[in-house]
Amino acid sequence: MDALAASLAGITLPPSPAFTDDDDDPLGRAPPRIGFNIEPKLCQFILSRRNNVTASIPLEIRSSTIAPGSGSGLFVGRNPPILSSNNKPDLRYDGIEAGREIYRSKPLMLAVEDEGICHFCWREQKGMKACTGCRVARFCDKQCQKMAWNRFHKEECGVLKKTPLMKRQDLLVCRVVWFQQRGFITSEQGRVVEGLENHFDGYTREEGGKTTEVYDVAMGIREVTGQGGRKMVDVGLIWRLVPALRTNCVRLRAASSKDIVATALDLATAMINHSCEPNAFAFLEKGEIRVRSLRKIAAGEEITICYIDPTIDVKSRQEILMDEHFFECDCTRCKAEIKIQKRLIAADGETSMVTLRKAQLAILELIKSAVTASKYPGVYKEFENLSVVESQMLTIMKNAFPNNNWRSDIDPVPMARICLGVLYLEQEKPSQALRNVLRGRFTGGKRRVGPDAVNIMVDVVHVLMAAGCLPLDSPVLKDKEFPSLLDISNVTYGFLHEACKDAGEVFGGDCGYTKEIGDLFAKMMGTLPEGQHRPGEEGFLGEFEGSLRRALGWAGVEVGGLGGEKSG
Ligand SMILES: C[S@@+](CC[C@H](N)C(=O)[O-])C[C@H]1O[C@@H](n2cnc3c(N)ncnc32)[C@H](O)[C@@H]1O
Repeated sequence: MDALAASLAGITLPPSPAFTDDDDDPLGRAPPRIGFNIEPKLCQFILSRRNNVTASIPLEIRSSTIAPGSGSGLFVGRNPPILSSNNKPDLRYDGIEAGREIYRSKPLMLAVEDEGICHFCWREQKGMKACTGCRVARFCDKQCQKMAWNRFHKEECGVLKKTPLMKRQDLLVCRVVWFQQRGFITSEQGRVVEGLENHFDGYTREEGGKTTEVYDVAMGIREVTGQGGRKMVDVGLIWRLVPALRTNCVRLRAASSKDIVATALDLATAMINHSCEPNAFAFLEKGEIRVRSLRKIAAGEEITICYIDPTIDVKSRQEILMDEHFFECDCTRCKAEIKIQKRLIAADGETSMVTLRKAQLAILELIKSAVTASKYPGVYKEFENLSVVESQMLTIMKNAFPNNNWRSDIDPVPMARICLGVLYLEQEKPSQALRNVLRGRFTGGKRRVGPDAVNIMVDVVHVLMAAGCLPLDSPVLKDKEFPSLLDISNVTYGFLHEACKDAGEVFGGDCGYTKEIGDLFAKMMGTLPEGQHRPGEEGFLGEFEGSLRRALGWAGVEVGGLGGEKSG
């Protein structure tokens, strides 16, 4: 009987991470994690087709190189793949280039968090109706609904009805129990789940009240999974599963969305360690997790993804990683960003790290309020006037740096500007929208990469398209400083072309979002006026650069320098 099944049968296992000998530590702490790498057969299973993983290159689970005590990690394989043409090793193999699929995987289980995704097949679908019981789950059709009912929704429906906002990682703990009770989890899958890093010590620390929270959640799950005549599950097991799934479930976005659309327990992706400057990323596409390279990853190099929103500031990232993953991030990006902030503060002479941090949090809060206000018109009126919000942001920056030294590439200002731009567009104010997205995208001169770069570029394109459609008698166009319609058009075509190329590289040509951007580009090309150069044509680049320089000058972005916004 495997470990998971054993504990489900009522045997309480010690609350320590798997694959370690529970030494007698005088303070009762768990020994440092070793990880899955000492179980080669289990590692083979995790990366195999039997676990629904299709990899494009050899992969290995080895001892992580990220930090002491970080357990195991996922690596690009050292040995070349065997060529199917001649059954010999591919001697040109050197790892994986940027913009390639590393693997795709059908997760063991997934909880949907977006109304446009089917709760059974996990595909995007338009016009789905909510389940009349819980009013949360949506299904493509009767067949998906029936299959989900038989597999897990019969029980889950009641849980979602009572607690629709339950943490999705905790909901998946219930599913692990139901799946196990019905024999849907194989012994190999059970062993992997049982061996996942669970930070049990961290979660059950006396201070901070986490003991109560995780224990209470575990007791609640025990209660709901034990209903309907089923045997009560050992609370020790659930008490470990709750932190294990909180630590290992991957929060997924779809290619086109900035919001989380699902939380998945995927055994292969759970092996990947974190970096704030990752070499790979994961997203949900057509019911599967796709993991793609963001840059070249050499043979033998560890694969990393960013566990959290990579666009947030360094201090916020470190706080979340410590609170939710119990490690201090020491990646090159964190080090570099902290150094810049310290230098800035030292140069100012008046501002401290504490003041800067307070200001950063205040800006984040302000923008969050403006986004919420846009979703509930009339409810948070004080945040609906975006010019007031914008000037409040400038006041916060000025108060933190009375000498006007806040460099506008310091987080979270660039993202705040993009958000403001999108909100201005919703309020049909294209001029303000354009100024903000250009400032957000171009201050600081940092070249963003990955899904966020594509999403931001698509936001900028939408704002430009709206500005390009302004009626000729619009007061905005009477402003002599406002970019000409030809400049707006050149910049729109140039950026859309860039977004098309980047989407293909970042998400892959077979991703629905890449196709959508490509279709928009093709449609726009059809409307290009006679005589205007097309992206890729000789002459276009010069015109595009001139137009962009003028547009950025109007938006107040210092062109060519690192300085950022010219004023306020
Ligand atoms: C999803 S698991 C990754 C696999 C894990 N290393 C293992 O051995 O099973 C996440 C956990 O790995 C560790 N980890 C991930 N990235 C790390 C990093 N950059 N530095 C230190 N520990 C890290 C943390 O313990 C984190 O909670």
